[in-house]
Formats: sequence, C-alpha cells, structure tokens
Amino acid sequence: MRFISTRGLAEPLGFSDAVATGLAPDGGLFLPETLPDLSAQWAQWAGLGYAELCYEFIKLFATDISPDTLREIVRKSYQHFDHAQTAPLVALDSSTYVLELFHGPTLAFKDFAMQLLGNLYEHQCAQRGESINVLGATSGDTGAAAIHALLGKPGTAIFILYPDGRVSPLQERQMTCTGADNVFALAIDGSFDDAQAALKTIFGDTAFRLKNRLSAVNSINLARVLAQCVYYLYAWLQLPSEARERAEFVVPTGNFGNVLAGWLLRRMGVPIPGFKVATNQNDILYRLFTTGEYRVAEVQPSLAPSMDIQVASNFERFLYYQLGSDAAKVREVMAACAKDGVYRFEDFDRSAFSASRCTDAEIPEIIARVRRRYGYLVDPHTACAFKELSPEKVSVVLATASPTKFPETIGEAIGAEPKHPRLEVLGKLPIVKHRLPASVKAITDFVEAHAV
Ligand SMILES: Cc1ncc(COP(=O)(O)O)c(C=O)c1O
Ligand SMILES: N[C@@H](CCOP(=O)(O)O)C(=O)O
Repeated sequence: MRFISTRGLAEPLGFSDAVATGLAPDGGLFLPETLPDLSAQWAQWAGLGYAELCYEFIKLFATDISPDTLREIVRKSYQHFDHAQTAPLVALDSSTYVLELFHGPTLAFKDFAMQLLGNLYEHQCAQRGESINVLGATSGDTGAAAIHALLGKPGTAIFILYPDGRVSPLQERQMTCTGADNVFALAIDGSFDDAQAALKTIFGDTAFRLKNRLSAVNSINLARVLAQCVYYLYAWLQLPSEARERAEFVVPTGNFGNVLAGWLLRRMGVPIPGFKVATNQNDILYRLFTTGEYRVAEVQPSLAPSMDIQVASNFERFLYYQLGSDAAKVREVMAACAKDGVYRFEDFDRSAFSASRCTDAEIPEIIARVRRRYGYLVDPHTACAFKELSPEKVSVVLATASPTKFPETIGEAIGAEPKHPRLEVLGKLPIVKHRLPASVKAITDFVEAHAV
C-alpha cells in the first residue's frame, strides 16, 4: 500500500518509508492512498486477542514488511502491558462503558501506538543498517511513552520537547529520570503549541531531516494513528450488538489523533454511529464542532495538561476527507488557518460528532461524582469525557491515562492520592533535563550536537 500527503505535493511512499519520514516533505500528513473496506471483514475478527487483532489490522497497511516479521513486531509491542486483555472494556452500567487504555508501560493510551512504533524503528535500523534520531513534542504523555518505547534501543536517540512547568510532576519525572544516555528531555520556554510549531518547521527542512535521519514520533506519524484504530475495533467487537447500534465513543481530545483513529475506522466500514470530542478548557475543537468556526485562542494551562493544545495537528487529516480529498483546497485552508488563526467552514459534515468542554473547576467535581456513582476512579483527562454523557446513547468512554499519574488533582477531588509503585520509585531518581528557548535554531543545534 502507498501513502499520500494531505497536501498532495510529496511523492507517495510505502509504509516503512512513510513511518520513517513522519511528516511529509510538503508539510502535509500521510494517509493511506485508499482506505481498506472492512465492512465484510471486521466481524470475523471477533474473539482475537489484542496483539492478534492488531496484526490482522496493521498488515493491511504495512505491506512492505513480511507477515512473520510483522507478527513478531506486534507481539513484542503488547508484551509489557499489565492487564491480560491489554485494553479491557469495563461496564459501569448498561449504557456506560470505559475502555481502559492505561495498562501500558507509562500508564497512558500513548503506549499502544508508541510501543509498536518503537519496535518498527528498531526493525528499520537493523534492516537498513542506519541509526534513527527521533524528535517529538509533548504536553505530557507522548514524550514519556516515546521515551519508554525507545529506551536503550540500539541505533536510536530520542529528543522530546515539552513545555517547561506545564506538564504534571510525574509526567516530567517519567521523561527526565530514565538515566538512559539515548534520551534527551528538552524543557522548552513556551507552550506545547510553540513546541509543535518548531517541530513542524524542523521537519519541513528536508536537508536537516535527511542529514540527521530524523523521524517524528507524534501522531503526525501515520503509524501512531493506525495503531490507535485497533483499540476502537477491539472494544467494538466486545460490545453487545444492541449496544453497538447506539454507541458513542467519548474521547478526551487535544491533538485530535485519538478520535481521528476511531473516525478512520468508521470510514473503513466499521459501523460506529458516532464520537464525542471532549475537550478541557482549551476548547477550540468544541467550538469547531458546535459552530463550524475554527478560531485559535491562547492556551490556558489546565488540570488536564496533556490536552492543553489549540492547534490540533490531526485535524488536517480529517479536513482532507471533508474537502473531498482535494489536496489543493487543503493547502489553501491550512494556509488561511496559519495566517489568520481563524476559518469558517461552510460545508462541514459534523453528523458523526458531538462535543463537550470541561473547565478546571468541573474536573475535581466530575472525578468525585464518577467515584460516588460508579465506585470508579478516573484521571483528569478522562474526567473531561464524563462531563455530559448523552442519556439516549451507549457511551464508551476512553480512559486515556491512569489516575495515579495525577495524584494532586485526584487528592483534591476525593481526599486521597492514588499511588503506583512504578511512579513512586521515580521520586527518588535525579532529574536530567535541558532547558531551551522554543526556537528552531536552539533545537536544531542541540539535536545536531547529540544525534547518533
Ligand atoms: C491522557 C491524555 N488524554 C487525552 C489526550 C488527547 O489525545 P489527542 O491528542 O490524541 O486528541 C492526551 C494527549 O494526547 C493525553 O495524554
Ligand atoms: N497530548 C499529547 C500531545 C501530543 O500529541 P500526539 O498524539 O500528536 O503525540 C501528549 O501527551 O504529548
């Protein structure tokens, strides 16, 4: 299968090259040239274990990797999850389910795609005899998951930009206390949006990217989004059929990668009725899906820090389909959004989406309410998704992080701080981070000096 850029000016690539490249050289994002039609196939996958289902799905795209190799890459990727079902679907009542996505090594949903991506990189390094330097931006969880996916992998170095002082203390420790010499946590003076903008500029510099064999680990990398499709399918296959007809996946949303994965699966013929885009107080996507207007505002730090994002990079993939796969029109709209920070969509098909927004004042209240009502503890990001579940629907809430990563907010909500042994040891380890301005020059100088 070949992968094309949303902006239409880059050469189509095979799976492995598209994964290694990350961001397309024309600034666009890679998408499969054609999406497979799973409408006659998905039901046959019922009963498969998580890794086996992932293999069946990813092999439709990774056609340049031999089936045996791919099966082994996928098997290895889910071996460090600490739940037998990998992504358990928990019924809170007959119309409310939680899809727990926090049983991976860093206790957040990012591990699902990142473990796979880490093993794909390792395979590529071995096969091509080349090193890879991975560059990513994080508002908290992507960075930790990427670092733990690449920790100590031969032939790789990983550089993670994060907004200094704006990730939770434990998220910062997950990135800075590894002791690994192929890991560089770069604390940026600015917001996640500043870090992501710098990163896109750096990936746009083809000469620099090629010279340093850079690859992107954010959900601009298509492998991230494809791997995330799998848990929607896994949950879907477990839902009772009467629940499927009224199902709405409720997705805590920031960079739009998670919910986009579910929506792509729907486009592939899995008949998911709809999705709810659940934002925190950084509500650009809530406003977009309720009014059709895209208007960038100032990022406000929140109790759900991983969702403190305004410019959601995966929106461009959604836009591509919204605009009838017209890459010229995508270029025009993206240029207008970048220039004016505002765009009004006239023909915007929002029929598969609802949206909610959650303020900081509401987050502890919701955590306490969910705890009282269901005896179930959610983290601050998942709490945003519980803001308003539609009573006429069956809600499948994606629990994107473990509450143990945010003990301060949970303590405020319920009067007790949850603990996790893997996180507790981090408190005793030294923090190693490098403070940098959010300038392209400072970042590229650092990468060049430390690349492998
Ligand atoms: C815990 C958590 N929830 C939700 C999100 C938002 O996901 P996305 O950026 O894919 O919309 C993130 C960050 O991506 C996160 O780390
Ligand atoms: N919320 C993310 C931000 C980056 O998102 P990504 O899915 O594009 O990697 C984070 O936790 O870092």
